[in-house]
Amino acid sequence: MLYSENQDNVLFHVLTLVLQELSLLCKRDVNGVGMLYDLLRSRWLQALLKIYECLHHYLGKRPVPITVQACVLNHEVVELLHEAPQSGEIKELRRLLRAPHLKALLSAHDTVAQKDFEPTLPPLPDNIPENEEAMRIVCLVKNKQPLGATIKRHEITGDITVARVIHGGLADKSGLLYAGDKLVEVNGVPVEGLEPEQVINILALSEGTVMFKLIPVSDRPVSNQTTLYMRAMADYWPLQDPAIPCADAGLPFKKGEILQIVDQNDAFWWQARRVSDLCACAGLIPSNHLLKRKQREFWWSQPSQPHLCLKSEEEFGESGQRVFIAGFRRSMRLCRRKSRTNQQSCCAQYSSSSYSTLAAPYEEVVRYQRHPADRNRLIVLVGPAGVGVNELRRRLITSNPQQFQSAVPHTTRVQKSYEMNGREYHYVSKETFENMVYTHRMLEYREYRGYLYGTSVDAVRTVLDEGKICVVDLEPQGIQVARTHELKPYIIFIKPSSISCMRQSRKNARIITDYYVNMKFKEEDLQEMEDSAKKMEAQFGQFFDQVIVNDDLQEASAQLLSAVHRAQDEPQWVPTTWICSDAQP
Ligand SMILES: Nc1ncnc2c1ncn2[C@@H]1O[C@H](COP(=O)(O)OP(=O)(O)OP(=O)(O)O)[C@@H](O)[C@H]1O
Repeated sequence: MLYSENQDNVLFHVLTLVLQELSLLCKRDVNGVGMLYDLLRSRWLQALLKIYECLHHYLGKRPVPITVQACVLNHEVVELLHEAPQSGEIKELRRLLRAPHLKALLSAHDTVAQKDFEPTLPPLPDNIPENEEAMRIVCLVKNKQPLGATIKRHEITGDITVARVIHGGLADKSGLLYAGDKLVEVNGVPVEGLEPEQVINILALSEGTVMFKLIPVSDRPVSNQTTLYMRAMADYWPLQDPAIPCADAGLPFKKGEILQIVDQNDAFWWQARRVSDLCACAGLIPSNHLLKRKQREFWWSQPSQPHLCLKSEEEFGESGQRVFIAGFRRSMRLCRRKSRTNQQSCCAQYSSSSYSTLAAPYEEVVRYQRHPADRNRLIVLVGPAGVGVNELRRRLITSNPQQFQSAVPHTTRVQKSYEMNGREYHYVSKETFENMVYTHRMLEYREYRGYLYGTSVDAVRTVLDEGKICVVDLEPQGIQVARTHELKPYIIFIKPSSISCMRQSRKNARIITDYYVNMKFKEEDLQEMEDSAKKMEAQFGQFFDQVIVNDDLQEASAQLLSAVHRAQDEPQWVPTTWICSDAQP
């Protein structure tokens, strides 16, 4: 036999003999022998044969250890060295071979070498009929984890097929099951006529090895998916969704969470992971289209949503301070109580409605790191009235007025004698103000006592152009107006602590309003703050980049400072449209 596992260089040996024979024939000058002799002697043929011999040598060899008893071998070597002449080198070698770390390493090697990591698979059934060549037998070893595949019944043929294979799951990793494969048997049980739930039951009861007999799908789907990242703009609970094909395979998520979308092949059900848990197996989530439809259905099934009446204000200036901080936030609680009796309008007017939130269940995002030469990101503080937004903003700005500044608001009211145009407010005519509103140059605005007040994009831009960090506070409805490619706002939600904590921390705090000064926080104020915070989180939580609980003022101020720096200096998820060079605001 020419080719045998334990006969090395056999081919070479034979070739040498042939060449010897030919050389004799050459001398006798037989026709064509010279050419054959040259061919067999050529270097390229010799090289090819050498490669062949090498490959053949390793054919069928598995990368197993040379010995499974390295410890014994080591011991024997040490003993032999003991008998050898005791030169310095021999002594050193003996010391090395007896060192505990080497012994531990060899012991670990032996343990691994003796283990059989191949699962023991059951023998193939020997009664497979001849007409079943197209079938495939797939054995998967389950280690308590789910199989990572869903099945469905074909509406017309009634066949049970693999509906989808979940990315990162057992079936996916095996590379043996594909969407569209038709199941014939599961663990020897024919699935014909069974409901998908019955098949799932068979699978659920099986432990260890699961054997599928299946007819492979003829056109295996080619995966040309690119990985996308989406911010969830709504909550989703698969266990409460009767429409999900397999609730256990669903991925629950909360608004604001960033999801890695790994499969969008299905128009209705995508596969995704949370970026906070990328090692996990993917789960099913409703596609953009499907979630939008669900949101609409939910929206219309709800009783009409009351419009959030937030606050009105009067001018606000802290001229007594060394650092002048412009802004017009002022507590609404007492204003509102008074306004109810006076029938004053206190509804804010905004250019975007909250319904537009519902229009986008997901927002595509990318990781963005501000370049040091770029303008700073706008910092937006949001929170219920009285929670301490002003206090925290004031503390931040006074801590470093060279770095932090607020935007000077615009107003149509008359300038007071002690005020300076461009310091407390920009004083403009009603026509100019309205023109700014119509041309979308106001982040937010409102009317109070017949005058208009608002924060303009221009005022923010002025601060940013000076290389400073602009810090504004907005009503939550203003967030979407501020979310532009140009301003790239970082939204920080200031959240009240629990009512019991606030009873303590707000003991000496005072509500600042136009009607009463030095008003202490009452129980109903704290309750109102908590309710308002809950509503804000429920409606706008998806936009919050950071949440700071304002319990201890010092601590909250420190958290705000580090959040503001993080926003400027560390990578953050932002909408893809902010980064595209041709993006529109
Ligand atoms: N963590 C805190 N502990 C104690 N007092 C606080 C804390 N945060 C804020 N305060 C105090 O609560 C009062 C209201 O705070 P602030 O005016 O900043 O609220 P606001 O959120 O801006 O609300 P508004 O818009 O109603 O003015 C102030 O007297 C402030 O000093």
